[in-house]
Parts: sequence; C-alpha cells; structure tokens
Amino acid sequence: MSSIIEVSHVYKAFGGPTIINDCSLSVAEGSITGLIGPNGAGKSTLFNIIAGNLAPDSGQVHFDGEEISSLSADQRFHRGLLRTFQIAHEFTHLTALENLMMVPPNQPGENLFHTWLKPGLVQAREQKVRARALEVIDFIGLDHVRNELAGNLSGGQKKLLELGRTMMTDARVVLLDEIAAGVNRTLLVDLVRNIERLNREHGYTFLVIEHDMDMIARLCDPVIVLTQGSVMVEGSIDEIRNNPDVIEAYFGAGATTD
Ligand SMILES: Nc1ncnc2c1ncn2[C@@H]1O[C@H](COP(=O)(O)OP(=O)(O)OP(=O)(O)O)[C@@H](O)[C@H]1O
Repeated sequence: MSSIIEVSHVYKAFGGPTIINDCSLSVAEGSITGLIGPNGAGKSTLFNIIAGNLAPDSGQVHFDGEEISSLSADQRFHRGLLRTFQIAHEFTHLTALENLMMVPPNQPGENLFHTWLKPGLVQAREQKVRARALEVIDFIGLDHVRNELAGNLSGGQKKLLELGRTMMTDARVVLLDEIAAGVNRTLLVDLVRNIERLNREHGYTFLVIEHDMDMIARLCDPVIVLTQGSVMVEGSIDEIRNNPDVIEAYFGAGATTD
C-alpha cells in the first residue's frame, strides 16, 4: 500500500520544551491507522499540524505525494484531508439534516450575484445537496432524527453526525480525535461500523487518536505509539500490547500487563 500521509522530521515547540520532536510517520492509503500514546505525548498537536491548524517549526507534511506545509486548513479540506470537529455552537440550532447541508463548500447560494443572476443554478445545487444529505443521514442511521435540532441529539448521535459531515465532501483522509469519548456502548458500535463501512465501501483512510483501547483494537491496523513527540513503535495491536517499552511508557518501569 502506498502512503497517503507522510510526516517527515517535524518539530514543534510552544516557546518551552519541544512537544513534537523529530517526528516521522506515514499513513498507508486505505488503512485505519491508530495513534496512541500517554497524555501529553503530542497526539493532538500532531493532528493540528497535519490538518493545517498549526504550523510546524520545521519538517514537512506530504498528502498524496504533495508537500502541503504551505496550504491552509481550508485548502487541505478541499483536497479531501479533513478532521472532525464538535458541531459548532451556531449549528446546534439547525436540524441534523441542515447540519449536513451546511457542509459543502462554495455553495452558489452563498454568493448574492448567483442568487440574482442564476436562481436556477442555486436551486439545482440545493436539490443535489439535499439529496446527498438524505443519503448520508440514512447511511449513518440518523434518519429518524433528521428534523431534530442538532443541539438536542445525544453525544453519540452528534458524533455520528460529525462523521456524516465528512461524507458531504469528497473526503480521502479523515482525522478522528477521540471520537469515542462520552459515547454510550450501543452508539459506539454504530460509530465503529460506520467507520469500517466508510473505509471499505468509500475508500476512506482514517487516522484515529483514541484512548479507548477496545476501539483501537477493533478498528486499527497498524497502531502508532507516540511518546514525547516522536514515534516509539508501530505495529499491530498485539505487537503493541506486548511491547515492554510501550507498557513502560504508559504505566512506568516495572509494570506488567497482568
Ligand atoms: N497551544 C499550546 N500552547 C502551549 N502548550 C501546548 C499547546 N498545545 C499543546 N501544548 C502542550 O503540548 C503538550 C502535548 O499536548 P497534546 O494535546 O498534543 O498531547 P496529547 O498527546 O494529545 O495529550 P492527551 O492524550 O492528554 O490529549 C502538552 O504538554 C500541552 O500542554
């Protein structure tokens, strides 16, 4: 498998100690790759650097062979590299379906000249977006709450909606940051199933930060362990689980898995 994301020798400090320290890793196209590590290891910082929300002090990030360090988060989004975010506050007053319909970038309706000069174009585009949103809401199993305000959805339903929002664009790589947090077990099963289906049926590549090890074990291969801002080891979940260095990094010297 070829790699779709390549992080090469990235460094980042926030005026104090180096948080990301000569970090290099690659994510294979079509994989669901896990990114784990103790608290403060730098996982979210690395996500921000890959997504374009934070500039590295040095080093490079390639997406599908292209060096993307100079691209904004928005430009990366339009190329299909995106991360899920909590539903923004203002969107909690929109229905689940409307939340999906808000996602497509550059909607002609946003441009007043289009509304005046090409109303037919705007209408056709809106119909297409609505049809897609209806497909997506069915796919993620939220059809029964499509007219519910997003703010009234449960934590797990909001996560499913976040995942659905990635389907309104032509996503290729989705960065998931602790998507299982606060989700009940039943909806977690739906979430995992949808991630697997998006991977299998739509060719999405996922990079997943997760503290829930059951979820990592179920979903991810390979798993990358980050400690103190650089990659300690990469392998299958079983290789990681039995690696004494990983156990020590998580639990301290002398710890065992028993
Ligand atoms: N904007 C910032 N300014 C200063 N320090 C920061 C900033 N962002 C992150 N840090 C520091 O960088 C370190 C790594 O944080 P980061 O959130 O990337 O780790 P993490 O591995 O995602 O941790 P966790 O698993 O606890 O979420 C922490 O010590 C944090 O305090």
